[in-house]
Amino acid sequence: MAQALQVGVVSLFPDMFQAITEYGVTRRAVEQQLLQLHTWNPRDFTHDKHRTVDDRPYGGGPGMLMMVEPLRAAIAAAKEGVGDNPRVIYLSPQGKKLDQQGVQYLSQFSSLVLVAGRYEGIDERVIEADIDEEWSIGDFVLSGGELPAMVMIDALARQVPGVLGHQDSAAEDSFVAGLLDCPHYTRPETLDGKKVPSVLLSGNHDKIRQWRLQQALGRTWLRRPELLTDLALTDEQQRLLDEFKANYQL
Ligand SMILES: NC(=O)c1ccc(NCc2ccccc2)nc1
Repeated sequence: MAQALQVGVVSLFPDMFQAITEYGVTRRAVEQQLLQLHTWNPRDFTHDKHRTVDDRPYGGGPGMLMMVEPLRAAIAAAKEGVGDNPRVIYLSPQGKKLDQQGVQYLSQFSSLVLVAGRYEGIDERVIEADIDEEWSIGDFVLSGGELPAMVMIDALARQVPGVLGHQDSAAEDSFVAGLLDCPHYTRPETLDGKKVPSVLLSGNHDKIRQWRLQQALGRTWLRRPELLTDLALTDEQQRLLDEFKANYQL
């Protein structure tokens, strides 16, 4: 049986996660039990009449923080529920920037607890005591950690063997790690007077492979040259890139 990914999420808005459990590849992963997702809502761990989940910041200032007691109780319940000593991750703009390498690193954990903050975040002492790793999906502030958590879950689910059927996994394989993707084309053969590149109609699979690789290399050079500095290109890749550069009219 393939190693399933067990995820516990701590969130005030658990229904948001239907965005991944009810649609597409991640829905199928849940149905196949390759991805198991359970939510824990701090509001269910309150004891006051108003079920308070936010609290005022010491030192004053605008905004609120997540109230400590219900949050910690929910984190503890999630850790116990997911079992197998899960890695506890907090999504915040202060975290390590997530990229595909970070996704690969996080794929080593078969069980995770993701803490989705709301308001201005959580008490620093909770981060120190209960959180193993802090991650960010990018340099921007959102209304909560739920969307970042779903982004991370989606990316991690795709790393679980069996989640990507042959169709999709072929797509992943064609994608050379660390490069941008090549252009894609489908019917009609001519669109607004623009024809599909003839090599793609040639049926010559090695020419097509080379064209796609060259396009990926060229695009990466043009749009994200800094990605190339981390890559050790093969002789073929270097040759294709050099040819692309030579043909490129700046
Ligand atoms: N860039 C991200 O990954 C991200 C994560 C969470 C978030 N908002 C919730 C929050 C706000 C402030 C402090 C901690 C959490 N916005 C963006």
